[in-house]
Amino acid sequence: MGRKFFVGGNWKCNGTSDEVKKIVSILNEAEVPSEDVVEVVVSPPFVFLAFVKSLLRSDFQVAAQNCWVRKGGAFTGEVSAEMLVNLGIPWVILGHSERRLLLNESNEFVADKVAYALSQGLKVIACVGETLEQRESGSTMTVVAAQTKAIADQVSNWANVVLAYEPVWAIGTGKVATPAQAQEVHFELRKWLQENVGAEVAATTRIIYGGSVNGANCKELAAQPDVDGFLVGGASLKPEFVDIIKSATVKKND
Ligand SMILES: O=C[C@H](O)COP(=O)(O)O
Repeated sequence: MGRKFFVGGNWKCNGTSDEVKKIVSILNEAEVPSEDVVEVVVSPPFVFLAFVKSLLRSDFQVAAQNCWVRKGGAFTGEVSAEMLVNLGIPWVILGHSERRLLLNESNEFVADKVAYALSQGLKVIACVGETLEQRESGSTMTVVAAQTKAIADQVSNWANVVLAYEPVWAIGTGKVATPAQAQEVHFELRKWLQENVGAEVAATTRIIYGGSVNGANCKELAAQPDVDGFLVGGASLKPEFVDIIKSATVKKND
């Protein structure tokens, strides 16, 4: 079974309502491959989620950038999975390295969130990735395998999970992983899934790449056999996001 190309736009903590309207109108007017070829999901900050959902073309979806680890209640500042479901938000990004590193989210905490969000019916973009120090010490696979294992320990149904490999050293730095570096980790991650979760999950789970993806480097990355799409930060706020969506056609003849 083919893995449909997936392009996520993580807007992070950016945007005013005017800027958000502008990005959405660029997306709404863009001519891009059909839904059969590419799944497009944009992730605005919480405050703009409902607004973006109401304006966005119907073949694109929205994602939250985080959600609370369990049922809502007395957790000031948090947003629960149930609330997202109630608003009709289908996706959530969990385990982004900015949250792992700046907010000390551990592998287990991220995995708890993934399991809870899935149990409530959300689809999850689960992020993994190593720091520069970890890469340079040769522990890239140990790190991403541990992050993935924490999730696999709690999740048996991977149908609603997209795994995002985002090397921390490539995020927002302009220092993109080479296509060979991305392919190597994606291949190893798929192998890890095959050996530890199962052949079916390994064959069908989309593993997308994130880290300084832009309109110029996306095609070569998309051409890698184990790269099933992208999670885009900075460039998702610019018109070149449309070119990144179009890179899905590289896979068309798979
Ligand atoms: O979630 C997206 C990643 O953090 C990539 O961000 P970036 O494209 O700005 O490097």
